[in-house]
Amino acid sequence: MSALILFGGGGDLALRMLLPSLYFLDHDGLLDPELKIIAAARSDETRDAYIERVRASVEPRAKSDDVWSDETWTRLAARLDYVALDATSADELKALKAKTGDGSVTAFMAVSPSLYGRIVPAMHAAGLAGPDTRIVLEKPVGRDLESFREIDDAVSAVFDERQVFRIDHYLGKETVQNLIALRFGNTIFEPLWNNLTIDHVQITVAETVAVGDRWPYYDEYGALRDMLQNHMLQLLCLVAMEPPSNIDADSVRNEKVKVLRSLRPITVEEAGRVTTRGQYTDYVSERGAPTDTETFVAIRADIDNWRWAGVPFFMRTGKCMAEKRTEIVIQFKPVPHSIFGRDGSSYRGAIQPNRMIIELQPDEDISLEVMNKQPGLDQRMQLQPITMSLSWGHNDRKASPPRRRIAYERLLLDAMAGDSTLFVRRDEAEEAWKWVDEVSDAWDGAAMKVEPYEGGSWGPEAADLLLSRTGRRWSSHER
Ligand SMILES: NC(=O)C1=CN([C@@H]2O[C@H](COP(=O)(O)OP(=O)(O)OC[C@H]3O[C@@H](n4cnc5c(N)ncnc54)[C@H](OP(=O)(O)O)[C@@H]3O)[C@@H](O)[C@H]2O)C=CC1
Ligand SMILES: O=C1O[C@H](COP(=O)(O)O)[C@@H](O)[C@H](O)[C@H]1O
Repeated sequence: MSALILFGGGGDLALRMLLPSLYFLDHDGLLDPELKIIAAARSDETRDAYIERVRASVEPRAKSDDVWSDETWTRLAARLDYVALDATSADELKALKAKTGDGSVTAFMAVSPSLYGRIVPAMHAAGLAGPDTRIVLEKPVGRDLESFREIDDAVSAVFDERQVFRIDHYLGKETVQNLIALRFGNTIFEPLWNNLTIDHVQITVAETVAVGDRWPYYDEYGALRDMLQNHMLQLLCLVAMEPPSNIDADSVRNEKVKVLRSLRPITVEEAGRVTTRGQYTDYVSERGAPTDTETFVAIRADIDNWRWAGVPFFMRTGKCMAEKRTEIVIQFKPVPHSIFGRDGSSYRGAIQPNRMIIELQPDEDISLEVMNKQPGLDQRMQLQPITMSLSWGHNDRKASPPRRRIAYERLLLDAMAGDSTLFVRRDEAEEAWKWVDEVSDAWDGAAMKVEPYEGGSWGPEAADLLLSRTGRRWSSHER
């Protein structure tokens, strides 16, 4: 028998993401038939009452994906147990230990990270931290390098690095993994994947939602620490890393760390030119008092190595923006010489430089924009840009695309199997925090205040300037 412990099993993350993911995995026959799932939280709740709450969350989700089945639900429910305890108490954890059996144990921390440093020693004292135990940590682990190290030290005093699985749910997204397949499963892109052919890269994570009642957490973190330190730097690493020798965890993570170490520090002198902080105008009334927390951030990052010298990576993320859109745009350079006239514009349809768009949300797709000839007998050749989709599901156009999985499905499966390729290693997290701390210090040093932007826009004007002063513009402004 193996066991999955969900500390905080009655909370929002567990009910909204983890348990539906486990349902889908069970539905597809991907869970160990012997797996027991034990939710642990302080609320005094019976197993039956807990199972009812899980059902209320899982059923509508599964029905909306058209994969609800009584058989799967009965199987999942039989795996579920609930233990009311304070996870920081070793004595109380002993009761949990008795339920886990002798097989491997995966403990998912769906609780506040401020508790990690107290739960882990309690697990150790309760005999719940053997060599077959894995621990999954949710973000945010810390608020800066120092606080990250403080929490992580408490974890690594008990668990080896191979037992620690630091989640970045973006790494569980299908298209993010598809990016790895695209880059390293083909020969055709690699010769182009450098500063000879690529002009710049844009990474956008735009959300339409406001901060709302999450503000007590958000106000302490802001967009820089909530999104850029983790998800966006991970995306940047996957675009920029050198080919690893193998898909194993250390080979991939070694390459990502090298990218993070090559990020040029942002200085006080440069901060105003290469970064923008924004705040949507309703944030102050939502929060109830003025604050300098950024709900939008845009940064030009430069990677100081041979492959990327001179290729800026523009990243931006924000709440209350015009669209929900997560994408990576690889903007190629223009042709060196146009045979269609000096700039191609003497013919209808000027030549547009090629572009690869890796779209993560709202749709998942990887597409390539190329120029081709408009069909017809015009005496002068007419050019037009066309978009070729390189995505899954397109070989067989009649087949419906596979169900869009929750990112946690992949990550739960990998953590339970002990595969940490799609998890963040300690040195990666440290390097990311180091760079982000420098950005934050540069903001303080330059006294950079947030610039207001209207909800439903693409952020403050300064974010456009970040690109326009280099002769470029955000791809969203071209649609
Ligand atoms: N919600 C989300 O979408 C996301 C959440 N996260 C992260 O996941 C973690 C959990 O977030 P979320 O689910 O939203 O938080 P919630 O507050 O909804 O849930 C926290 C859970 O922890 C339990 N808990 C609190 N203290 C203890 C304790 N001492 N012993 C045992 N259980 C305890 C609570 O239950 P009780 O009070 O009964 O003990 C509750 O079940 C956080 O780290 C958060 O940052 C990350 C990404 C997204
Ligand atoms: O980690 C977080 O991510 C969400 C966005 O996730 P997505 O999968 O919907 O793109 C973000 O809203 C939240 O602020 C942040 O903590």
